[in-house]
Parts: sequence; C-alpha cells; structure tokens
Amino acid sequence: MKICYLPGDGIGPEIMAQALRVLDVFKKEGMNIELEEALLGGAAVDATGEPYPPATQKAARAADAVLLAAVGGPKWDVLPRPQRPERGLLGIRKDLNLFANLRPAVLYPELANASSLKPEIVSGLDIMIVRELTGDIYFGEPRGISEEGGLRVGRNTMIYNEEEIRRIGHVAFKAAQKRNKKLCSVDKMNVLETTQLWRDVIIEISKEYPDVELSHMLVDNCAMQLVRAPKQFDVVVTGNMFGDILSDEASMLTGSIGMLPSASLDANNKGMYEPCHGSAPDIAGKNLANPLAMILSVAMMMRYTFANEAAATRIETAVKKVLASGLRTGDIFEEGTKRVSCTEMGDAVVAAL
Ligand SMILES: NC(=O)c1ccc[n+]([C@@H]2O[C@H](COP(=O)([O-])OP(=O)(O)OC[C@H]3O[C@@H](n4cnc5c(N)ncnc54)[C@H](O)[C@@H]3O)[C@@H](O)[C@H]2O)c1
Ligand SMILES: CC(C)[C@H](C(=O)O)[C@@H](O)C(=O)O
Ligand SMILES: [Mg+2]
Repeated sequence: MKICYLPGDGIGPEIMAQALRVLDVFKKEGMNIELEEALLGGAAVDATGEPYPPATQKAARAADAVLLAAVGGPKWDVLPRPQRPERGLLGIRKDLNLFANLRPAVLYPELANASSLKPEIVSGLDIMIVRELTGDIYFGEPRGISEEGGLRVGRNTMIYNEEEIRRIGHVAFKAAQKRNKKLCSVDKMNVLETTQLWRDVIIEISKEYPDVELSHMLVDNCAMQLVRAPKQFDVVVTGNMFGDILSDEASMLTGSIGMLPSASLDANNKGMYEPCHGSAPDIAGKNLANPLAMILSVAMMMRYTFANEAAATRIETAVKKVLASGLRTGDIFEEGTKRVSCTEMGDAVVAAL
C-alpha cells in the first residue's frame, strides 16, 4: 500500500500526525504500508515557490492513495493566484483526475446535541454527497480580472460537457444502489444552461438504474431542505461549486466540520482522502483541532482504494468508542463531556483500535 501523505498548512500537520499514528497501528500488525511525505499548498510554496511542485506530483502519481490534511492560510493570500495554496489543491485533483468526491455526512448518536439542529430532526442522519470535483466554474475558461471599457471585470466560466456529467452521474447512481436507492440531483436549471444539461444527462442515464428513485431539486431549495428535513436525502449528486457549499452546510448537521471526511476518486479508485474542512488558521498551532475527520478519511482510504472493509469499519468503530467514552475536542464539546486536545483525541483512537 503506497501512500503519499501531505500535511499541508495550519492545523494540517497536527491532524496528519494523528492519522499517521492510526496507520502505524496497522503497520505494526503487519499491514504492508509504505509512506512518503510530500509538500502541498503554502508549505510547498515556501519551500519551492510552487503550490504543487514536481516532486509532489511524482510522489502522488506513483502512490496508490494520497492522504491530505489541509492547505491555505492568510500568509499566502497576498500571492499571485497561481502560487496560492488552493491552486495546489485544485492542481492535484485535476492532475490525478479525481473527479468523484464523496462526502458522507453521518451523525454519530453521541453527537446528537452537538448538531446545529434538534436531535429529533437529525437522529440517524446518514447522507452521501457526491460532488463533481474537476469541472464547473472552478476550472472553466476564460477566467480572470481584466479591464474593459475603463471598468475592472471579474470573470469565471461555468461549464460542463455531457461526459463529465455522465461519469459522476454513474458514480452517484452506483452509490445509491449500495445504500437506500434514492438519488437527488441538485442543480439550478431554472437559470443556468450548464445545469439544464446536467439535469438532462442525469435523466438519460437514470434509465440504466431502474431500481434507484431519482428526484431533482434546485440548489437554493436544497440548502433550505438540508436544515429543514435532512433525512429526506440518501445520496445527493451535484456539481463542484454547489457540492462545496452544501457539504459544509451538511457538516454542521453532524456536529462539526471537524467530523466530515472525504474521498476524491478517479475512474480506478485511486484516491485522495482529506477532511472537508480547511487549515483552520484561527486554531492552528494550539493542539485544539479535531482530528476525527482526518482519521475517518483514513477509513475511507481503506474502504475505497484498498477494498479493506474490515480495516475501515475498525477505524470507524474506534471513533464511535471514543465518542461514547465522552471525549470531545472543543468544536464538539458540550456540558457533561470531557474536553481533550488534538493529540489526546489521537491517543484515545489509537487505544480504542
Ligand atoms: N481541503 C482544504 O485543504 C481546504 C478546505 C477548505 C478551506 N481551505 C482553506 O483553509 C483556509 C481557512 O479557510 P476557512 O477558515 O474558510 O475554513 P476552515 O474549514 O479552515 O475553518 C472554518 C472554521 O471551522 C473550524 N474548523 C475547521 N476544521 C476544524 C477542525 N478539524 N477542528 C476544529 N475546528 C475546525 C475553524 O477553526 C474555523 O472556525 C483558507 O485558506 C481556505 O482556502 C482548505
Ligand atoms: C480550498 C478549496 C479550493 C476547496 C474547494 O473549494 O474545493 C475546499 O473548500 C474544499 O471543500 O475542499
Ligand atoms: Mg469547501
């Protein structure tokens, strides 16, 4: 199992250290894990001048899976755009063709009171957001800020071709088949042609999945429904930008963005695994971050790239045990539980494993 790991910036190295301890448990038991560290984001810019340097590209391409913590931070926001950490993240996603981003929003019963919603609205919540990750307005050309007729004009291009929609659609229908056989496709077809095509193509391929109940929802309504009655959803499929926003919204139903892992997959289940959150500059360097989204991303790596369901379930069970024992980082802390640091949370997961 060749794994390239990228600690990145901010809280990145702190949560990555806990994920590596989890991997070490498996390694000591004899799992054949080979690890290689590489630079991405601000850390890479500082060392090489580029957010996704060639050495990282080489290591990431050679690996079976990539583990990423988080990139970015105010220190680099003043740089020209191609050098910003986020471009490193978008660069590696595009380079490895990781078009399918799976973001599961699962409420652990112990966190029912930490959710932003009332327990009765979220208890048992288990949604899978399938976000297209290498297209849309994130990558469309032309883009940029130019001067036109004496005015500055900012421009981005929202664009999808039918093949890009088809391949993410198939991933979503297949995910729904393995779950509760309900798929909601989210678009803005009342206004945007890109997403009219999105809806047309999703309807076309739905003929191949007669066992899946397909529905469609406009993104603004979906944002509202997610906080009104989130359990109506099983699998949600949507484009890159809507998926970015809706997954952060969904994270708060589970208690914290620090609980939401993700898998970004290519057509052959090579994947990059990362928490959905960012580098959290406000708490970086203080040993306060919640490492569970990062650790649960390791579980997703075991499941999707290495087809090791037993290892995945074992990690998830360890996380459940730790939450049941009452330990909480600050983001999920509530009265009656015990507040712990990032490393103490890591200690507890390793012990539970
Ligand atoms: N995948 C990524 O690497 C990724 C994702 C999102 C944002 N970013 C970048 O991260 C930087 C900060 O962005 P932001 O502040 O908008 O979003 P953020 O996700 O970093 O932080 C938002 C809020 O959530 C909290 N938070 C996030 N992760 C946490 C964790 N594990 N434990 C406890 N609290 C946590 C933060 O403290 C902050 O209050 C920006 O440079 C942004 O571009 C990177
Ligand atoms: C940092 C940024 C480029 C990234 C995105 O928008 O995809 C992040 O918000 C995410 O959700 O992974
Ligand atoms: Mg995001």
